[in-house]
Amino acid sequence: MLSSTLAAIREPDSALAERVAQHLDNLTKPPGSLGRLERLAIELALSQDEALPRVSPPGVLVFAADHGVAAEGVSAFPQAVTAQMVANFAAGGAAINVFARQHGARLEVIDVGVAGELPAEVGRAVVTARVRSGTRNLAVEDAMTRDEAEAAIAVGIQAAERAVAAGCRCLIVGEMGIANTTASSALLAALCDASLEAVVGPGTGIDAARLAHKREVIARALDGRRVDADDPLGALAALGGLEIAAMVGAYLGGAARRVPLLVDGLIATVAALVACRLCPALRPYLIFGHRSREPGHEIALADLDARPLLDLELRLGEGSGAALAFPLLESACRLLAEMATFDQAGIGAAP
Ligand SMILES: O=C(O)c1ccc[n+]([C@@H]2O[C@H](COP(=O)([O-])O)[C@@H](O)[C@H]2O)c1
Ligand SMILES: Cc1cc2nc[nH]c2cc1C
Repeated sequence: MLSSTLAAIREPDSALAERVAQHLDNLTKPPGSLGRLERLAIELALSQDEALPRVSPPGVLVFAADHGVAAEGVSAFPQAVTAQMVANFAAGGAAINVFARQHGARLEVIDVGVAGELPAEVGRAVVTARVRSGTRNLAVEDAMTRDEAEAAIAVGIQAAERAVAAGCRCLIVGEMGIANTTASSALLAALCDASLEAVVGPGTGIDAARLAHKREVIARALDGRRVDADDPLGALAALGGLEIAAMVGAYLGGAARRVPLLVDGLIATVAALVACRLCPALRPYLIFGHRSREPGHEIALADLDARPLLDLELRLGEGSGAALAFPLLESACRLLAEMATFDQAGIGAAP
């Protein structure tokens, strides 16, 4: 499934980019005066291969999984909070539920590897696609086998395909997993050869002593795991989470179906980075929603040459920052479709 998805991702049409840029210049405004919104409109057109792209309704995919490395005491919250937040998503009470309702989004929560049983009513409200109940402890052994990482990627591809089949025209991809900033920072350090000072941050809010411990745990993991930066799937298996792998799949699956992909914070951006290493043609389909407070996000964004739309000092995850940026995508589409040209409005062009 992975190789056929990778093969289906197309390069954007440069002639279409030219046509949309021309159209933007004909609209009743000084050329370029809508700034980054104009570039966003072109990016959306290229993703969908449509001169008049449409991003509504959006689909929100929240992938949840647990991490064996939580046992090292690297988070401010206990592992059980992952399952408890899945119940909150199922009940509609989390921040992402609020924003999904606000935007009329189809929201799907996917249990790709939560540890422990979920109550039956929660199980009915989420997609159960557990590859295993939490990863192994990456400080001690590989978090996943390659097969498990590929199976989790397949879960993400299938979720993206369901969303597109249900009519979603853009995907907002989020995650929930206690200790996943440890996995993400480890992956980032391994793939970008970045220092642990730069990539490791407080996650859910640990103090300075625990932050030093978290760095030490990641240093031990990088020493112990044999990670080759030229083998993104191997790195993902050794260090990554099941939800991170599923997000990789969701981006690839969405791009193969030609929908723009809104990227969230640190964990989501590290997944996007892994996906781009697997398939560089993915990059034009990615739109970066926000700049997270988590310090490693800056490193991941720089590696992807990405400039996020918003900076609201968020550090929540679950797709919240991506969802908050969605109205800008909607506005960019509406400009292309609804704004009058100079000819239509009878306004003389600039001398
Ligand atoms: O998206 C981000 O940039 C982000 C930054 C810090 C924390 N989080 C969320 O917090 C959880 C991971 O934090 P931690 O401290 O348990 O590693 C996980 O559920 C993420 O969704 C998310
Ligand atoms: C309460 C809580 C909500 C979250 N949403 C995403 N990650 C989270 C982590 C915690 C701890």
